[in-house]
Amino acid sequence: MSAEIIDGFMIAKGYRERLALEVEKFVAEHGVRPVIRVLLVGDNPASLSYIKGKVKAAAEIGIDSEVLRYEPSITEAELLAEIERINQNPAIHGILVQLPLPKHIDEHKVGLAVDPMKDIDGFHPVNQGNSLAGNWCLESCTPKGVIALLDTIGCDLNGKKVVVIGRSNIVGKPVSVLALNRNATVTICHSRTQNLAEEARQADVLIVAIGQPKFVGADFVKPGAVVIDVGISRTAENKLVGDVDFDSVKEVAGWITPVPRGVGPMTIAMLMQNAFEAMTKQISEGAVSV
Ligand SMILES: Nc1nc(=O)c2c([nH]1)NC[C@@H]1CN(c3ccc(C(=O)N[C@@H](CCC(=O)O)C(=O)O)cc3)C=[N+]21
Repeated sequence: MSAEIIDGFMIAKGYRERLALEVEKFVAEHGVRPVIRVLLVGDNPASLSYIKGKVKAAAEIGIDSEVLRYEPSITEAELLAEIERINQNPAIHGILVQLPLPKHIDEHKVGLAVDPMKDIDGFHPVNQGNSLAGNWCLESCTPKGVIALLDTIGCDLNGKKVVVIGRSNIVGKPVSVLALNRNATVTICHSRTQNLAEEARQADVLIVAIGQPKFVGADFVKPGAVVIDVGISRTAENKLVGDVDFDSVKEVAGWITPVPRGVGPMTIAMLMQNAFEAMTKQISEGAVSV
């Protein structure tokens, strides 16, 4: 039996379409639409391509987005001053600083500078801490997208065994917290984990985010498990591949995400969702008048 393919592209499209309706309704009732700014330093081709996807999604949904571009020679202090200027502008609800940044700029400092209420990436320690505490926050987009995929296929995490492979601050750790907040029993595995395949085989839901092409084979997967592949790498032939060996794992898993058209499109859909949530929160807390 071959696994059901989780079509992240179509699911993300559904989220974007529903969000577009919500935005349209909000604009009709309140006369305000979400406004975001994407800060891009330099001209990394991968960053330019990702940003194109974000700007296109924003336009389709009715979110006002603009890319603010800076020379790679911009100093850290100048970039921090730009962020502060946008933090102070009540007409802008969301800020995203595209990563990676040039080496002379400290990404951690930049992340701390973004107003947590405008942090649509959900990277600020205030948002990550609130997520850990189970409070409302702007959640990191990729982890939020993973949970949204599971919701869409009707996978209830309550009491399930979730194994996460990878412990990065942008995916592994925050997705583990979201699964825990849904009452899953969560195991976080990483490069030092012993008997990794055996740990992974315990999972009802296996989430992989390590950035190593085709690392996870069929021997990592319990028959019928849900497998979510967050990795995206480019092969020598310029093809996108995930961390999961799709062809062999799909013969064992019950459900599986492909790469591309799996988690990637969900990240962008959730970023847009966060822009809307950031705006409504700022309005309800009186930070923005309507
Ligand atoms: N501040 C910040 N926030 C980010 O969210 C952020 C970032 N920096 N830096 C780079 C990474 C990467 N990322 C992706 C988003 C969508 C796809 C995506 O939609 N991928 C398509 C394929 C796209 C293609 O064909 O190239 C897919 O998987 O189907 C991939 C990767 C967001 N990132």
